[in-house]
Amino acid sequence: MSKVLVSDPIDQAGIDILSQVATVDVKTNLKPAELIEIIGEYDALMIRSGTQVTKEIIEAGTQLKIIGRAGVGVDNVDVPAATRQGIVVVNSPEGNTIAAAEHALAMMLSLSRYIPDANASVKRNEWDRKTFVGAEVYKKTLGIVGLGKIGSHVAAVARAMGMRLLAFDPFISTERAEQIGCQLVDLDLLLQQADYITLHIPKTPETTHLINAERLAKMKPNARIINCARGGIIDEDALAVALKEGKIAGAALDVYESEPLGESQLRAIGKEIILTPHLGASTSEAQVNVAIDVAEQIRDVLLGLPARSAVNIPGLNPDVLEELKPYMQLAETLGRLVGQLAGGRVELLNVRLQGELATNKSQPLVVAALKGLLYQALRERVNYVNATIEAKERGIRVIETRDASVKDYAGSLHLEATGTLGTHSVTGALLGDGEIYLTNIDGFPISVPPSQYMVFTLHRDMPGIIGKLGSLLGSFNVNIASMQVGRKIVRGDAVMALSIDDPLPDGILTEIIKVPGIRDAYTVTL
Ligand SMILES: NC(=O)c1ccc[n+]([C@@H]2O[C@H](COP(=O)([O-])OP(=O)(O)OC[C@H]3O[C@@H](n4cnc5c(N)ncnc54)[C@H](O)[C@@H]3O)[C@@H](O)[C@H]2O)c1
Ligand SMILES: O=C(O)[C@H](O)COP(=O)(O)O
Repeated sequence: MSKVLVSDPIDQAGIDILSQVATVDVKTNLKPAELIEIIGEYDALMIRSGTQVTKEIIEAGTQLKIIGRAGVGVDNVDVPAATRQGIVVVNSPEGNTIAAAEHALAMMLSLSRYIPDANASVKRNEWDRKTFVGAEVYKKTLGIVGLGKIGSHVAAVARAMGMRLLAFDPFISTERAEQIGCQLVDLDLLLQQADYITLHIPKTPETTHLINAERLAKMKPNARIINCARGGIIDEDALAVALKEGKIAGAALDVYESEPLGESQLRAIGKEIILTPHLGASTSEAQVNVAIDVAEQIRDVLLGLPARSAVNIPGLNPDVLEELKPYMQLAETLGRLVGQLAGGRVELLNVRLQGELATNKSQPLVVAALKGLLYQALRERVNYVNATIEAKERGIRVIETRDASVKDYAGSLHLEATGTLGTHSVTGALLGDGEIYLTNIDGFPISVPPSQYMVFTLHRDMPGIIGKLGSLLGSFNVNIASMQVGRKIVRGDAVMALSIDDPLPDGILTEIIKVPGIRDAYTVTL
């Protein structure tokens, strides 16, 4: 049974899902050295933002197949190191969207009415109604930096509260912003006009210290800024100075340059600042959502299925995956088959999407085909994550082509591998019930489902050859489960595809090639 380590607090709903397929150990607050010591035993690691998954931890995780982040941000995972090692990294892109948006909105209202400090004063037995005179958000301008999932929900609620909305997001269209009720503007204009600014962008080299002293200076003196996105998007030192000098009216932070927040001058600022300990996703609803979302993906990957929100498998987004899922297995099977027929070192793989399949995204199918192709060399070490890198390093060039005019089957996939021993091609399709069929081998039409052990021959189509091959295999106690011949012309060249119950014993292939009329023979394991 697989083993999963859960190293941050995760909702029980996720643990229950993992327990269906694995032994689950929940060990939180591990020090890096402790994690390095035990990670080698585990097939999967499930985390939140608390665990720093460094290169050293990943390298020690020799059995790891997947790292699941029960949340959005994967900035605490060394994703390139995981990719290099063939480890899938998944997250839950939408499970905590509402929780994070509501936290930002709660911060905005709390800042406006000094709720945390007013609450604390009453609890100290005071009754101070003068200090906490606040401001309304109605008819004020909210500047949203990052109009993605969270920013859009913030916009919808803020609009309902009667706010005017400005947005800065260089990656979305004016039309999309208008649909959400926002006027798309540049960052300078947003900083100059907004009474409230809320950040909903990822932390990247471009967004680190995006809000620095210079930009804080552009804000209005009554402006308040909220960061529930990522620590370090605001320069904390510059923010402390701006608040102390009254350059801006307030700030609310849920995330910090370093977490947990250590020594910081921000703590010394009064009612103008609200600090929460990275609580954006901490609602029971969000925790159930992300735990289920990520646990299901870990379960699927441990069962050999692809994950729907892998961050390090390019092109494999959930919609594409849903549409192509049935074809992924086909691509992988064909990859395995053509790799074994080609033998030797493959230098070029042509992946052709045919018929209805031609209108689909090809990248996931290319990845699956490469995974199959490389299985011979790498066995379980190759997967959807590292197949492309491994192929590149082995000098395998990939060409993707499309031919919508091929109408033999609704959609079919054709792979042609050229290597040091020549060129071979295979085509396959899915029949009505979703079953995989091999429909062409080296240009010869056939119609056989792939089986685990198969033998293919290239021979002359002439009487007696099938009987001779059957007798030969029988004499070695090889049981034939099914057999089919594909030919283009009568008594010309033909291929034979045999499914056999067990692997072909050593040495028989050379005996098969000695049968008069048989020019070549291959045995494959699929
Ligand atoms: N505090 C929390 O607990 C918590 C919870 C969930 C998410 N988050 C964080 O919130 C942020 C937003 O999450 P999301 O789910 O909305 O992401 P998202 O990907 O849906 O949206 C991000 C948006 O930012 C925009 N963007 C990227 N770079 C930008 C730049 N340089 N300037 C302006 N816009 C830019 C993108 O175009 C996108 O529209 C992330 O950093 C995420 O990690 C925090
Ligand atoms: O990126 C996220 O999803 C949030 O920062 C939440 O982090 P958490 O799971 O540690 O609360």
